[in-house]
Amino acid sequence: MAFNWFRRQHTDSSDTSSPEKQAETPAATPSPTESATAPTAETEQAVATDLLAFAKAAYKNIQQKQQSQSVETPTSEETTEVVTETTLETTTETLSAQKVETLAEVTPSAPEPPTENVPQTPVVTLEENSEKTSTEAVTPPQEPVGLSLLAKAAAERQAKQERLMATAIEVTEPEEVKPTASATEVPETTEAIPELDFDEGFLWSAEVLAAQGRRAEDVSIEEITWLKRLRQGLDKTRRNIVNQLKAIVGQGPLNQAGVAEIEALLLQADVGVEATDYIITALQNKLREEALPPEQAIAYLKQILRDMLDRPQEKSQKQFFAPEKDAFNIWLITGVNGAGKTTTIGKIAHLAQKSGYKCLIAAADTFRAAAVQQVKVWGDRSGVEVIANPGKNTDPAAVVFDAIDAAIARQSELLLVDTAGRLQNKKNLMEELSKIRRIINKKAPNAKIESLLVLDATLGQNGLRQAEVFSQAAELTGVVLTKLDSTAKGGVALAVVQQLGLPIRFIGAGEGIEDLRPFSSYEFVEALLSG
Ligand SMILES: Nc1nc2c(ncn2[C@@H]2O[C@H](COP(=O)(O)OP(=O)(O)OP(=O)(O)O)[C@@H](O)[C@H]2O)c(=O)[nH]1
Repeated sequence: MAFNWFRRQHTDSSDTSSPEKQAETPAATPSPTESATAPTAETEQAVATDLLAFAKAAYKNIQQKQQSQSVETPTSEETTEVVTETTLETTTETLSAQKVETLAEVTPSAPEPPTENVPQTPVVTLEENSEKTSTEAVTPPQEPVGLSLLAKAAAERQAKQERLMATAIEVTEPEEVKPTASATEVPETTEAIPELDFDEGFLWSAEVLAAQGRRAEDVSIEEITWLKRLRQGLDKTRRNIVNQLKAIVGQGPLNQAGVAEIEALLLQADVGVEATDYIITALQNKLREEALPPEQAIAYLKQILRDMLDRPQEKSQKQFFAPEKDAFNIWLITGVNGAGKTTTIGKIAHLAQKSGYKCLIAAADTFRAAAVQQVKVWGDRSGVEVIANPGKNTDPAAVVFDAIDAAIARQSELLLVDTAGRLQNKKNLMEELSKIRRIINKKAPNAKIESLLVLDATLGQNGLRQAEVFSQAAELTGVVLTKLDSTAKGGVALAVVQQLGLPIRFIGAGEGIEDLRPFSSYEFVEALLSG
C-alpha cells in the first residue's frame, strides 16, 4: 500500500480518484484553537496537552519506522528496552532552553540543482525505443532551515510552548498509536532522530497535520520536513505582514487608518488590489458586527484567505488534485523562461513515482540545447523514463505525439510534458504551444488533461500578466507557484486565485526534489500567518 502524496493518504491498487472517493478523506478542518467561541483557559490547556501527545506520538512513530528500516542489520549494541518516552520528555524539557540555540546552529544544506553533466540517464530516444529504466536511488536533500526567523517565531510562541512543556510529564501516550512492528522486533534507543529535532517547528507541523484529521501513526518525516520548509519559505512574507496585521486586526472595528495600513501591508506582499479589496471588505463587515479579540480576528482572517484560495477548485468538486489511477493523465507544463518548469516536472515525477503511478516524461523543450539533458537528469533522479528526440530543431509537437504513443504502449498513468520557456508576446512560440495542445487533445481524446502554468512567485504581480495569453494557447486549468522560499511576495498566491480564477495545484519552496507539494490552502494560510 503506497502513500499517495497527491491525496495525502494511503491507497491500494483498487483506489480511484473519482470525486466521490476523494471526499472520503476528512477535509482540512480549522485548528481547535480557531473555534468561533472564545476558548477558556481549561480548553486551551486540554488542546495543548492533546497536541503535545499527538506530536510525541508522531515523533515516536517516525522514530520507530526509521528503526524498523534499519532492523535488518542489527548490531550488538541494540537494546529492546523502550526508553523513547524518556527521550521525548527530556527533549521537551530542554526544548525551551535549547531550541533557539539549536535552530541558530543549524546550517542550511546546499540544495541539489541538477547538473548538466550526468553520464547516464533513463532517456528513451525515439530512435532507440529502449525499455531501459533508471533505478538510481534518489537522496532527498536535507532541509535548509531559516534560522533567526524560526527562532523569532519560536520566541513568539514561547508562552504556548511553556504550557505544552508544563503538561509534558503528565501526558499519557494515546493508546491507538501502534508501533510499526512489535517491541521485540523494533529496538528502541534513546537516540533522537538525527535529521529531525523535536522542536518548535515539529510541534507546529504536527499541529497543522492534527488539525487536518491526520493520525499520529500516519505522520511521516517527509510531511513534517515539508511543512517546516513551507513555513520557513513564507518567513519573509510573514515577517513583513503578520505582526502588523495582528496588531491592527485585533483592535476591533477597522477605522480608516487601520484599513489604509492593512491595504499597504497586503499590497506589499503582492496580494494585488482586487484580492486586497475583497479581504478588507470581508474583515470590515465582520468586525463591524462584533469586536473580536486578536486571536479570533486572525482566525477569521485565515478563514477568509482559505475560502479565497479554495474557491477556484470548488467548481471541480475535487478535494485533491491527483492523477486519476488506472487512467491516462497528461499534464502539460508551461510558462515563461526560468519559471521552474523542468524542476517542477522532476519534482512531480518524483511524487508520482513514490505514490505508485506509472509515469513518463516528454522532453518537448526542444528549443534550448541543454533543456533535454536537464530533464533527463531529473528523470534519472526520480526514476522516471524520458521520451526525447535528440535531433536538432525537432518539432516539440512531434515529440509529444510520439510520447503519447509511448505512454499508451507502456500503460503509463501520467505523462508529464515539459515545454520550452516562452514569453507571452512571442506570437510564433505561443502558436507552437497551441499546436502542442491541439495534438494532445486529438491524439488522446480520452485522457485526463491538465494544463498547468508555472509562475515564479518572486515576480509577484508581474508574473500574472503572462497568464491570459497562456490560458488561451494552452487551455490552462491550474497554476504551479514556484520559488516561494525566495520571496517576500508570497501573497501573490491570493492574487492568482482572485485575478486569474485558476486553482493553485502545487507550490514549490526550494530547489530540492522534495521541495514541491500539492497545494493545501489550510497549510499555506497557517504557514503564512503562524505567529
Ligand atoms: N529557490 C527556488 N528555486 C527554484 C524553485 N523551482 C525552480 N527553481 C530554480 O529556478 C531555476 C530555473 O528552473 P528551471 O526548472 O530550469 O526553469 P524552466 O522554467 O524549466 O526554465 P526554461 O526551460 O529555461 O524556461 C533553477 O535554478 C531552479 O533550481 C523553487 O521552488 N525555489
